[in-house]
Amino acid sequence: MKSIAVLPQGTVSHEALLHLFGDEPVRIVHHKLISDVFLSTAGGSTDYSVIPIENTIEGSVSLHIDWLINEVNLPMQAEWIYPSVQNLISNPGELMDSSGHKDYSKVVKILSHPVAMAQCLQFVREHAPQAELESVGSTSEAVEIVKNNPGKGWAAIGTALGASTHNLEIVDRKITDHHNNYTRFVLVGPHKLALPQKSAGDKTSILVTLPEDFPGALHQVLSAFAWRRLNLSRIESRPTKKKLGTYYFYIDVLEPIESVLLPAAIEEIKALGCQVRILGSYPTYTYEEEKAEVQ
Ligand SMILES: O=C(O)C(=O)C[C@]1(C(=O)O)C=C[C@@H](O)C=C1
Repeated sequence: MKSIAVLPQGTVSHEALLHLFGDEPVRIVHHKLISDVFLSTAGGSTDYSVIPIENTIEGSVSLHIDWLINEVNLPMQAEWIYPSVQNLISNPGELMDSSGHKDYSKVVKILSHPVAMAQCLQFVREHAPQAELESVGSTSEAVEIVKNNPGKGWAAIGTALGASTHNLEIVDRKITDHHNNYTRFVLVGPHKLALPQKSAGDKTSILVTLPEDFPGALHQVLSAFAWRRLNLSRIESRPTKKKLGTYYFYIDVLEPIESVLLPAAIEEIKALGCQVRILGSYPTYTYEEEKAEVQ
């Protein structure tokens, strides 16, 4: 049975993992912090880690991408998309007035994961602008802290699974500022993975470091893909963290590494003097609404 490291029970990551594996039994190992999720697989305690890397509203989850690039050497083995449905959660009855209506003026503090918080900022500004905002390691940790602090007017932004895990009340459902709110997850680990569902196609993620003082280098890198008609779905610069103003380019190509043209493009890019690291070549899975559980 595969063992998989993921953020705590009731997080979006946990829901996404359950969705990806469906009926296949897996051993789930929860960790409070994403760094421990990474380190669990890097240290050999688990086969794979579940890592959120991009969100519709917030864009790239920079911390996680930087961990993938700088802190571990774990190839990406699968990518899938899962909706981030966030809710306002409190201890039962705590945000109600004496006639049982919601009273947002009672909210003193709202806790959540910073990415989930950013997805609901308009809701917070509109309903509880007075609330202090506090970032924690996951949405589920936020729910747990609220549970352990009853009577203080604290609320969490988190999933329905998080609320039921900790027996708390959902005060407001689906509070993200845009309803089409999805997160892109990757499964990272040393071994290839075979999943029963049909993939939407393969992707290869590469990291390119440009040579210094080479005007037009990025243009030439992109040309190596363009004239071969290799489709890119993402290009993003991340700081190398070694010297101010120096960057890696993180590039997703919609082709498997075994395709005829991609290795040739990579060789051409290397010949320009760039360093190239393959972060993974893996199947991608789209989210099928009708197969998902209703939240
Ligand atoms: O805190 C959680 O519930 C997580 O799974 C983490 C995380 C993230 O790191 O981006 C995952 C997806 C959500 O959109 C918000 C937070």
